[in-house]
Amino acid sequence: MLTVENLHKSYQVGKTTYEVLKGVSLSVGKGEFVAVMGPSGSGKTTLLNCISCYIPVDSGSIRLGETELSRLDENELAALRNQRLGFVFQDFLLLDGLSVRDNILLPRIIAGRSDQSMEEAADRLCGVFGISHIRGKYPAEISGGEKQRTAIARALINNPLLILADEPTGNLDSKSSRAVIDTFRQARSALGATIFMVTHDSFAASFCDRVVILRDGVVWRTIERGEKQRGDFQDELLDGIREMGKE
Ligand SMILES: Nc1ncnc2c1ncn2[C@@H]1O[C@H](COP(=O)(O)OP(=O)(O)OP(=O)(O)O)[C@@H](O)[C@H]1O
Repeated sequence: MLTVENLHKSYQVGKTTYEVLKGVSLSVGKGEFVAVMGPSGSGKTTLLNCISCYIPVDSGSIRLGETELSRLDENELAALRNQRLGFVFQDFLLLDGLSVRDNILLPRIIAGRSDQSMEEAADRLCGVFGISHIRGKYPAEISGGEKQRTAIARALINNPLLILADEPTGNLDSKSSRAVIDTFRQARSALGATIFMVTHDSFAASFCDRVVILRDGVVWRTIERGEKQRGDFQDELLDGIREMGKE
């Protein structure tokens, strides 16, 4: 599904070049829920932005299915972003002037795919995420949890290959964080969604199949959940992060 190989990315600030990603390799299989953790400045958002095609890479390969992203031109990248990727942001970014249903439909409208089946697809997602009764309401009239579910439904409306989430629980209390993670898990079990999430939150990460820990622009360690209980997996993640701090 997603394969990143030996990815390098640097930023030029004045005359100085800062190398941020120094050969990152990882993969995410179809239907997997994978988190990226790591200290501030380790390159997590940069990695996500490279995969999202928001910033060019210096070298290395990013493949989505059979498509090598570096070979795409601007139009093809825009189409890929609109149609094959779904995005969930920290503050969810719902448009206040649109109803819940129209917010969910927005990527399809942008992609010019406003066919007859679109309302049905939106209604089906509302059903999956328990927001059918608020379809006609506006963001100011719904709860925080309903906003989150609307944003995740919007990320899924184009039936994307991959959902990219940047700190989706970053601003939330633990109850709301849990609701976001439950919605992702539901998206995976009911719709087969593949999710790649950057997070600082070991609780959120402990629901994933695998956690990739970045340090100084490389993958320091990958920890698999396997058959572990969620709490044990979270302890292992916290131990790993502590151990990394000591090295
Ligand atoms: N546009 C940019 N120009 C120059 N340097 C940048 C730019 N964006 C990020 N950086 C630098 O690259 C490094 C990695 O940033 P990045 O945002 O990827 O880290 P992060 O792991 O997501 O951090 P955090 O957890 O704090 O969000 C940091 O040192 C940051 O200052």
